[in-house]
Amino acid sequence: AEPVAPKPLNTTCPVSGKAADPKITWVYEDQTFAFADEASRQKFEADRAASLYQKLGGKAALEAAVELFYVKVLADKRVNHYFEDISMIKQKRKQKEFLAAALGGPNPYVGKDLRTAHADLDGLNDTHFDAIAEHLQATLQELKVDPALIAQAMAIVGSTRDAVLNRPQSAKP
Ligand code: HEM
Repeated sequence: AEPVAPKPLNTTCPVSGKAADPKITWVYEDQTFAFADEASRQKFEADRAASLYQKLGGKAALEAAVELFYVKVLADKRVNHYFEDISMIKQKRKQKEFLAAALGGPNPYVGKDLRTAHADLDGLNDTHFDAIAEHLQATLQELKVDPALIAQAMAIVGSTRDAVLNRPQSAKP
């Protein structure tokens, strides 16, 4: 097989924001991360271990979940018309990136903010949001994810409602 060129290392430490030292590294999910100092490296490692993302099974588990999730979404007449002209290859990639970051994955989300992304979807309301959330929950249940972890994931997804529906951020108790 052809040798694969290694990805260039990140030059900014993901923990401290300072310049990363290419000799202080840690590998997570086949990706090498560089840090400014040893304390940052350890913080990053501890954050990964504590993350809901890792508890759910990391990249492979999340990717499988998003694939199954969109099978359900595209079969649902309440919401599938919104995806008629959308490239589902790209949409799945973006949703994987967003959810990974939201659940504590190693890479920051660099896509559009959710308010902008959904601003042009005509008539989008709570019934659509509830349908999408329902499919995500059913997906995680089908994949036999621990109910306590599902509850945590759904709380994070629920916190995006006002942005997705383009409403002012409501005060939450
Ligand atoms: C449950 C919360 C939701 C999350 C976390 C979410 C997440 C996302 C993300 C990350 C993108 C890509 C943004 C980008 O282009 O960079 C996106 C786009 C999109 N979302 Fe959602 N979404 C949610 C709810 C919904 C709902 C309720 C609908 C409609 C039923 C919807 C329909 C769409 C469509 C059609 C796009 C593509 C827009 C375009 O490319 O022009 N989403 N969403």
